[in-house]
Amino acid sequence: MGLPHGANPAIEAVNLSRSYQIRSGWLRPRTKTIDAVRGVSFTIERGELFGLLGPNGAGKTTTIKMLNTLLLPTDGTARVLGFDVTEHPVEVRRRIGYVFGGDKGLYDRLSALDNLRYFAELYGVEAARQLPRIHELLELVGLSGRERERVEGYSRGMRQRLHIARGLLHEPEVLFLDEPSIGVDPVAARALRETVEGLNAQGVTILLTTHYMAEADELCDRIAVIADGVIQVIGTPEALKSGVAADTVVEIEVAGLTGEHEASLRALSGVLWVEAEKTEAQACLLTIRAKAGADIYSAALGILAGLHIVRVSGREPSLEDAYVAIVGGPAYRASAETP
Ligand SMILES: Nc1ncnc2c1ncn2[C@@H]1O[C@H](COP(=O)(O)OP(=O)(O)OP(=O)(O)O)[C@@H](O)[C@H]1O
Repeated sequence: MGLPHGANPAIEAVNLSRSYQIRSGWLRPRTKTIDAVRGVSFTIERGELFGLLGPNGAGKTTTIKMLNTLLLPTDGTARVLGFDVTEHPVEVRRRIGYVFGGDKGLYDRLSALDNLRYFAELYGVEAARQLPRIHELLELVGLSGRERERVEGYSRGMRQRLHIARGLLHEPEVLFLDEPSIGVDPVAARALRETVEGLNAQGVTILLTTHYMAEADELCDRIAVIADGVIQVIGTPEALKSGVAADTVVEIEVAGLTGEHEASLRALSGVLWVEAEKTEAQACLLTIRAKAGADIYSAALGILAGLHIVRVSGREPSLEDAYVAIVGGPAYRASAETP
């Protein structure tokens, strides 16, 4: 029957795959197959906060939608709390919550309270339990006192918190959070992270996708990095970072940088990665990651001679450095546990 037993992990994906057929052209229509997820396997233990990271189009949302029964896998299997997602989708849905970032999924013309009442009804929350549960959740996500306002007047951060409350109405054991902090300001994002941590501390298993590496580093027990539909590495944030721990990372704030300077820096011996991020009208922050032992400081400053250098500093390699190395190519020296 596929019923769960005690030692079951929260989520188990085995060789999970999903293809999409897309049609293009009008006069001579053609069908093309996109292999969005190609044989993904991982296990998430109960109570874990697990991150799924990857570039746009990597297959994160497709993976989540197979696990939460919104999409059928084209191959492989997945179990959530011991229930097979294809054979027992109703059992799975009853036990999971799904929260996604962005503007969809709430009724703008209704108040937060009415939104939650509506969804509580839809999710089959017992009538007597609805209002107490709604007030508990408003408290949890910090919206108490604002619940009678229409959602159309809510900020993005407030909407995201309301989304989380909605996803928790039926007390799910597993929560899928697909880019919950997208477009949210830093203060609201911090409040969201605290809510997520609080939920996890209460025992909710969480699968989180995010493009914010600092968020993943702070929150996740383990992380899987997916690219091109395939898991590249799975491990703790520390294990992922250990793959780049020996690298040298230099940050240079500089004014007047051109594409030619960047190209020359990239061509330097030992340089693995260069990124320039605008900080002010004229200035930008250059980040250069190089192999251990490469004398990057003097070589880089030689290339930038004549420009106004505001600041030069070194820093520890971060999860973002590890992520870029994993997604960017084979140079990553993974000491992390690979799938
Ligand atoms: N309904 C669909 N029809 C056709 N192709 C799709 C569909 N949904 C996703 N894809 C394709 O599948 C691949 C994986 O998409 P998916 O949305 O899972 O990626 P993602 O990692 O969640 O990306 P993002 O970070 O941009 O949200 C992409 O190439 C995408 O274009």
